[in-house]
Amino acid sequence: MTMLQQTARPVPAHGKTLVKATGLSKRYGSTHALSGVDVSVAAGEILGLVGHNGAGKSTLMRALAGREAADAGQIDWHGGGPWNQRTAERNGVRMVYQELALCPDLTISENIALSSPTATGLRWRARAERVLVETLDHVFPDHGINIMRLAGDLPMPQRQMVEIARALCTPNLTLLILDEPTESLSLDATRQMYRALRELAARGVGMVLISHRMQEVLEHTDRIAVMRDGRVVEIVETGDTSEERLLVAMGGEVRADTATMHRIEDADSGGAFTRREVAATQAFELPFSVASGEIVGLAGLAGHGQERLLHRLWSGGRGIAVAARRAYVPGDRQSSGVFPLWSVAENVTISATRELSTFGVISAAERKSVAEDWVQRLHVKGGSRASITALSGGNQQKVLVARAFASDAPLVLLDDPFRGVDVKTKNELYALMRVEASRGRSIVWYSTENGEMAHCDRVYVFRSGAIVSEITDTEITEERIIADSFGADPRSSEEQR
Ligand SMILES: Nc1ncnc2c1ncn2[C@@H]1O[C@H](COP(=O)(O)OP(=O)(O)OP(=O)(O)O)[C@@H](O)[C@H]1O
Repeated sequence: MTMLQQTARPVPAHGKTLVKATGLSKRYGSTHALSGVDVSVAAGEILGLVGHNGAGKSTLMRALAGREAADAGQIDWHGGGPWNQRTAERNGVRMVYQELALCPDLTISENIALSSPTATGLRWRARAERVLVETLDHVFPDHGINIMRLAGDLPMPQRQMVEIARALCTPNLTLLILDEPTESLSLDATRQMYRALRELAARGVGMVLISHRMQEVLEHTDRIAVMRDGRVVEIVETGDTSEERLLVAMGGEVRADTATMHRIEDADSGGAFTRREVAATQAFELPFSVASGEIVGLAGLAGHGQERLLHRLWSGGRGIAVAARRAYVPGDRQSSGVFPLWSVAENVTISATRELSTFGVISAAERKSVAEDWVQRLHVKGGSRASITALSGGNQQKVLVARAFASDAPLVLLDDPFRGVDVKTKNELYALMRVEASRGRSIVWYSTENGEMAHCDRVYVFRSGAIVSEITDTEITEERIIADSFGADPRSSEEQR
């Protein structure tokens, strides 16, 4: 019996309120992260929590998990008593973080030992490892994870699976809070995770699912709470709502169906540019290249060589011809990307130094004006003077995107860059990329969301470290990408390994 099967104890009875927040308010300086929030979660229910970047979702979850004290309001647990991190943990409340919380310099096994303080001694540690592996096998049967590997060496989807399995191992799990858990998971792993959540719900565990993926929220939750500017503006039964209705409640006019959104034709394009090859390599059986003005996608199952190609394009070297200047947006902003001690403005303009500097001196006014412009264009909530770490996760990611496009690099490399970015901003970013390409910029874009590839001019599909197909224009569909991703095993070459 895996830990997942033993954990869930129906306390209290299915459908009875597990936790209830009333009038929660929280301010950070002048930002009202939460304003009078009322919300509850019942045993055995999955509550969806949606809202644009900076709406207050993570703050609310941290309060529910006892990790953040609210300035006003209260949290009532069904068993009563004070509410803080210690009592929350003792009552089986557990969070799966949006930012992968594993220590990259330790093995998975060591991470597990660290997060199971009771697993002291070799026997207990071995038991904790066994339970984790059993849970991984149960939830993600084809996970392929070796727990003796360094966490930092695992691809993002595998790290996310470990993070989910680790939470599911919590012995007395009663409330599970998941902050965008599927952003880097494959379709299969996503389905497997939801199957496991349903098993937990059937055993009485209450869950809160934060996600920007409206279809998933509509498919897998029982009720949905919509947040906007620190308030819960609507709580509905999932069966009584729709994607359009949710997006309207979240605020702003948003296209409901991003997957089928066609490429945006840029009416006021930047004009003529000389078309030339910006990067190319013959390292694959099918040659790879990108020209000025092109958006080229890298698709296929995660971990099949797309990120390796991006890194090679970024670092240059043997076998790669690439433009001298390039900008890079990492998907893993925690370990590479954000300069945590710097402001938003400094983080945006660091790569724009070349354009902003006169004889090596950067004008503060110019820096501010460039940063302000990007903060407005991408709706970075928090402003340009804020410390970047004071921003919500999605807003930090927008800053990294802004940094790349604020530079004058002719080649922009995007490594699954829109993880955690809300639907509204994503649509604006697709348009921004099209405008940038129309001005001659080249973009190489790896995305784990196949639907996003419809915004590319050409797409290379990867499998087992090789490029197995190149598709263009109307051929770029999710069905075609999936078919090519699962096609016959390509011949491998030493170069690609
Ligand atoms: N530690 C902090 N210091 C200052 N401001 C903060 C801090 N944490 C959050 N905020 C601010 O509170 C607001 C709500 O942030 P929160 O992280 O809860 O949003 P979110 O809805 O989870 O966003 P996302 O979808 O991007 O994760 C944001 O404006 C954010 O900048």
